[in-house]
Amino acid sequence: MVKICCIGAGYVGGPTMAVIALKCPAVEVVVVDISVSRINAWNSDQLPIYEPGLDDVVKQCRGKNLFFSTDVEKHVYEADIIFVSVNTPTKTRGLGAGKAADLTYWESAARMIADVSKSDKIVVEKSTVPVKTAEAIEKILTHNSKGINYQILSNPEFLAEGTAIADLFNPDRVLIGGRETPDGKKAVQALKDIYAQWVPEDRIITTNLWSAELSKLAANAFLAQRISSVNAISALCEATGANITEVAYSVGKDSRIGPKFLNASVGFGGSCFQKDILNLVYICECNGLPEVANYWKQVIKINDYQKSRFVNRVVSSMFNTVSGKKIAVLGFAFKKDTGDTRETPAIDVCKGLLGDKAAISIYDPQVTEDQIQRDLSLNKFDWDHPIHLQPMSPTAVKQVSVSWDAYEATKGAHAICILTEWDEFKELDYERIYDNMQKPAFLFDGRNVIDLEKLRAIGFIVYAIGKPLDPWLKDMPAVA
Ligand SMILES: NC(=O)C1=CN([C@@H]2O[C@H](COP(=O)(O)OP(=O)(O)OC[C@H]3O[C@@H](n4cnc5c(N)ncnc54)[C@H](O)[C@@H]3O)[C@@H](O)[C@H]2O)C=CC1
Ligand SMILES: O=C(O)[C@H]1O[C@H](OP(=O)(O)OP(=O)(O)OC[C@H]2O[C@@H](n3ccc(=O)[nH]c3=O)[C@H](O)[C@@H]2O)[C@H](O)[C@@H](O)[C@@H]1O
Repeated sequence: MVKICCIGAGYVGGPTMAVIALKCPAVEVVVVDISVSRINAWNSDQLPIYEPGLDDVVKQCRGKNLFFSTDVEKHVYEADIIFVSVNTPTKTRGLGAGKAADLTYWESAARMIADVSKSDKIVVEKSTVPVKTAEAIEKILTHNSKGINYQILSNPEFLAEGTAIADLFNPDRVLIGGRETPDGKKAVQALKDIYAQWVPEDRIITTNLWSAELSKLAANAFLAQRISSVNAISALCEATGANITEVAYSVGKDSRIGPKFLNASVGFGGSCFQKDILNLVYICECNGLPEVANYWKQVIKINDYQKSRFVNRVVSSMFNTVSGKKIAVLGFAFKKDTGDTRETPAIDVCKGLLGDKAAISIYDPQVTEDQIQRDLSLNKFDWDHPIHLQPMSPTAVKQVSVSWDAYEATKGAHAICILTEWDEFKELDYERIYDNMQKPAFLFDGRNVIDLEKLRAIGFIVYAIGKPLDPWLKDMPAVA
């Protein structure tokens, strides 16, 4: 029986291994982590991450051929194939701070593999890593290999949160990079055999190691670039009276451009887009390509601009001050159908409003008060470290309260900001909400989920990203 061990039981390690276990009943899969609380949660009825369909998959295989354990060394020792899916955060200190990937966790995993292994291993990079990481890992593993043959593969993950299970069941492609030696090719084939249990052969792409590593960074950069492109145009729409939904639809109808990923928003969030682009920028700089670095840096700059533009729009519309005013924030997760708040644009928007002394009342169907308070008090990039290494109990931000109901959150508010596109926000009783708010009642839709005309008819002053401006806002100072 082939034995797989995955180091890192997070958003990637957990779902990917659960699906491998489900699709390959003849393979034993053990997911290990240094975080005891995470492993306990994987072994309980309350999984550590919210992902539609995940519960079902885990229930079908857990205890049969899928196991979660903190005994990292034992399972690494026993495995034939080791996936490494640990955090690769942005460095916060030293060389490359604010850009380069911090490979501390990856390196410690590699050293541990080298220490405990007694048989040949295929080591698979599942984490997103800088190009040429495999070379460094290879050096660590083979430096004192005691005759063990290590093959390093790059097998980046392309799942998106909220649709992880569907993405894993039916991926656009699976990418495997490996050495072009006979042993390298054998290792690529071994991993291909796993995926071929459910992924059609023509969707399994094999490349050299560096192409696979770079393709992951490039794919995320291209995706984020589309959002920054449509968001940049949304600012121009507001200035000219064009409508971003109409523009994006017309642009996306061109089959060379395509309709997906053209939704204007308050900005993209999530654990990877910013981190991976910063990483790409750093690699370009290190390779003497400042023009290429600056090109990609602009994707992040437009994203930051979009978030601060939104905050400025809120403040300037409300007579240039939100001091002491109650602002209801609907949605805190970085996108719908996930409880994940990593790099969510809601953090920057809330911080911006708090900077103007607003009193914020937040409702999100999947995010806890504790998480929100942590997010608003953690330093930039600190969230991307194993939980037990993060500050324990950050001081609560007093001007922030959290409700478990949208009606409660909006009661007595001067304004509403919609920051996540949860479906339920489309169905709210906005007449009831309007009646219970201060007047004039403002609504700032950062996700284009509400029916603009209907809400204006109720009496709201509405701002929606990239939509023709409410007459009220037209007379307000222009925002940057
Ligand atoms: N979240 C996502 O949707 C995607 C993430 N990725 C990449 O996958 C990697 C992991 O991301 P996530 O799963 O989101 O992170 P995560 O933070 O949810 O999970 C990482 C896990 O690794 C564990 N860990 C760290 N060092 C360890 C060690 N030495 N031994 C054992 N366990 C260790 C941590 O305790 C944590 O539970 C990152 O490189 C990320 O860029 C790639 C595609 C999608
Ligand atoms: O490497 C990763 O971590 C993953 O990053 C993204 O997945 P994810 O961040 O989970 O979610 P997305 O659906 O890509 O959304 C990212 C952000 O962009 C925003 N977005 C997305 C699409 C759009 O049209 N407009 C827009 O503002 C979302 O609201 C969200 O804040 C990629 O889509 C995955 O392919 C990749 O594997």
